[in-house]
Amino acid sequence: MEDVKTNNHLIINSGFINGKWVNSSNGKTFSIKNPATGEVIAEVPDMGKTDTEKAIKAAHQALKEWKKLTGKERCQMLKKWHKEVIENIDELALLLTMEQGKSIQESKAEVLSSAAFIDWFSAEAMRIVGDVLPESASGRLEYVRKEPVGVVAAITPWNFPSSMIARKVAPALAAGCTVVVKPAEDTPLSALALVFLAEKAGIPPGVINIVTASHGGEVGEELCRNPIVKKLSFTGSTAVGKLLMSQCSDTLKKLSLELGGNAPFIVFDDADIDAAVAGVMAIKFYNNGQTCICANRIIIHEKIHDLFISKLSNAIENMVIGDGRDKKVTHGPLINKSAIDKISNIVTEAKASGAKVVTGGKAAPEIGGNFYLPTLLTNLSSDMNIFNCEIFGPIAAIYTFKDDENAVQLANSTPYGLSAYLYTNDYRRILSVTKELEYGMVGVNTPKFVSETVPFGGVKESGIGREGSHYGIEEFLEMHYVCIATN
Ligand SMILES: NC(=O)C1=CN([C@@H]2O[C@H](COP(=O)(O)OP(=O)(O)OC[C@H]3O[C@@H](n4cnc5c(N)ncnc54)[C@H](OP(=O)(O)O)[C@@H]3O)[C@@H](O)[C@H]2O)C=CC1
Ligand SMILES: O=C(O)CCCC(=O)O
Repeated sequence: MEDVKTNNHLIINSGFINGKWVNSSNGKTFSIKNPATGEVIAEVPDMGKTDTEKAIKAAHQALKEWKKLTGKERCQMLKKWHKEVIENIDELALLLTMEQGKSIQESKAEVLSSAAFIDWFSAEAMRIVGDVLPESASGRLEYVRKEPVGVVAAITPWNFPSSMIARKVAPALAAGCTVVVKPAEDTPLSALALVFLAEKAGIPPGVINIVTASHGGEVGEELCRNPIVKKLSFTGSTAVGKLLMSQCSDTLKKLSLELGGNAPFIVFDDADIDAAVAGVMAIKFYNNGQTCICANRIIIHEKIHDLFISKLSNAIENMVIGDGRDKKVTHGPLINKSAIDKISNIVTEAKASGAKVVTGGKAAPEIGGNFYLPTLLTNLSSDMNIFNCEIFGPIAAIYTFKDDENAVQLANSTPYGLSAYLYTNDYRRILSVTKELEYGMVGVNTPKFVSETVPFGGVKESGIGREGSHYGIEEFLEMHYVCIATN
């Protein structure tokens, strides 16, 4: 294969607690495998409650000094971390592709996004401001100071193993908080590598800690129930998000939850069809469909359905599937065997309910055990199960609509509310439809809008809170009101 390096000095086989690279207290480990080949890349510690308690204690200890630094001092350390990430971009991207499977181009873009979040929040560290309030009675000085929440727990998923760490840890550190991270079982290596670079950049011991584990349950429960932890920032499935929220209720932690999505992608009959097809290709197959903002329901005006399908199926047939380390490959494997089983079941069930497979529709074991062909399904309707499930794989599911009201009604018929997309050249329609869509983020004539400057997050069962933008740091701050009698 072309362009493949196999050695990577950023592969780390330890957890990180209080500035030390450590094994689990029970001595157990688990294997991290390349989903494209099944090869074992590393063995990392399988940590549990005891290790999590140690990490929380270390973060608590480190909090005292970290929060005393000025915003400018924290900014300077984050800037050094950013520099380390940029200097190691090729190796970080390769590591990401090896543990997660995405194409090397997507991995590089993700690491750049991690760097951008660190850079953005380094500057936000210097802009934490409070307010002097109008006096509630004469002879008073009243103000609001913003203080760090305290020790933060971050539980992250496998689909963006690098940027998920940066978008949680960077704002937490900028705000003056310390962190315990629990990365996903399948992909802890990018997290460990980023923290290795943070340590190199001079972030003090205990400020960032990483607990690796083969199943989130035990570590997660300790993070949620331990009273020292004041905030949980979680990205993952809605089911696990709800469980964690209930586990956090005894200690009433502050919560940020980035959960599942069921994004509609609406194409009106006045849209530029080629642009809309390119949009579907970009956002449906982003990370091979394993992204919470992927177009999950592609809703096409009935007049343009046939033309749209013919263009989309041509585009899908040009995708190059394989080991993401090969530069020719556009899309890699799914994350693991259970993802293949889930996707296969969705397709089988949809076919049994009347769906038509235009292209794909099966696994590709000839490429590797975790590969599934990019698939286009038509003849779908809102009463089928596929309409309500977060597909999280390379299946483009097509529905049709008759008029604007019908499009909005279909789009909003879901408990989720993360991202939505619409393609139209009618500006009145843009204004009326975007107002009606019950979503935290809407892309109009563009499929890609996520960056460090954007308030990323959802409404309804897609979660609570926002990551990124100038709003993002507020999630890690508390308001402290002070009233001083001045006479
Ligand atoms: N919004 C998003 O970006 C994501 C959505 N999803 C959705 O969820 C589906 C399932 O994916 P999956 O990886 O299982 O997602 P999960 O929600 O199960 O996993 C996300 C994170 O939560 C941890 N976790 C899992 N169970 C618990 C628990 N009981 N207590 C504490 N932490 C826990 C996981 O750890 P561990 O890996 O160690 O179990 C991982 O770090 C996907 O098919 C997709 O629909 C998934 C990932 C991201
Ligand atoms: O939370 C996700 O699954 C989306 C992250 C998208 C991005 O960073 O581009």
